[in-house]
Amino acid sequence: MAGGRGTRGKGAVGPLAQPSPTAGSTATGPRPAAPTAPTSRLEMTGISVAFGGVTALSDVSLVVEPGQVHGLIGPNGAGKTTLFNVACGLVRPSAGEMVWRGRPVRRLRPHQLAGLGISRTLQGVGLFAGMTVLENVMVGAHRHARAGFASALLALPRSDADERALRARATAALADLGAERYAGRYPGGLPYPVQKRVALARALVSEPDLLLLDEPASGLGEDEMHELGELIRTLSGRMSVLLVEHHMDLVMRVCDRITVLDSGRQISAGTPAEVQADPAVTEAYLGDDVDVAADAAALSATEGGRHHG
Ligand SMILES: Nc1ncnc2c1ncn2[C@@H]1O[C@H](COP(=O)(O)OP(=O)(O)OP(=O)(O)O)[C@@H](O)[C@H]1O
Repeated sequence: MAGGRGTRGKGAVGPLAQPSPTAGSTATGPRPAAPTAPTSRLEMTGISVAFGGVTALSDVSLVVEPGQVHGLIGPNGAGKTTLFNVACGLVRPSAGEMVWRGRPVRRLRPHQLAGLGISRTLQGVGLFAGMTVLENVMVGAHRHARAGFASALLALPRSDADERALRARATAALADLGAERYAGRYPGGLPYPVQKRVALARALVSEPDLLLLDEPASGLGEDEMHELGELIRTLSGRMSVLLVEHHMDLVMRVCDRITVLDSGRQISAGTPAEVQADPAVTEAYLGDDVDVAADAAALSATEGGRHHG
């Protein structure tokens, strides 16, 4: 997945390019480059969500610190995706508040994310089947891109200059993820791990200040997962990352801090080492199904928390 990462010289335009005076501009207008903006903090406080009679989240709080990777873990049904969806504006909480870059965010809608400097990947890949890989990534660069094929088409640039600039940025984003050679292909015919890279390129091409990742490692092999971990560490410092993930070794390796949910409640929070040492966490996992019990075993077996390499 690393692809051409770190191999391009000065003037590179991809999301992993070194910060430069032009790094924050988009084909549709400049956005101030703020790779380590101190205000890129997401605060979620007292979040509660109920679906009919089911309480999915109850008074959950977490803070994604600027430039850090924050992991969100927990057994099946713990409420991870629900909290992630609150951060994306896909689910409206019944109580609680969110503050992004020091400002309260009320009634967040998914189409506002890009304008706020937030990108996400969802479970699965969600690529547009009728667009090429390159076009899919280009859509991600549009600050006002909406979810939906027609809206996505409308989001593509009108002028040739915009088109060229956007194409260059999208191509660079694909190159960063080692997926440049698939630019002209349609997503449907590509292996699932490649589709996931494309979805990630689409999220990164807008150079977000906050990246929301929902199970990015699902469907990946060991090598791909290792590369994903390295990529996430590379991204941190340039943006804040909220990571929902079942693969415990990946979470322990890449996260600065972790919040653990169980049955809609926060049961633990801290550094990977602190969370691993918390009996409440192991207990919660052992009460779950076989796969997650295996995660609990991995949790106990992983030593020393995060390894930077
Ligand atoms: N749209 C919905 N309608 C009704 N109940 C829901 C809905 N979405 C989630 N829930 C319920 O809310 C709870 C939390 O679900 P959520 O998907 O957030 O958990 P999770 O930690 O992401 O689980 P998993 O790891 O299995 O994906 C579960 O009891 C789930 O059944």
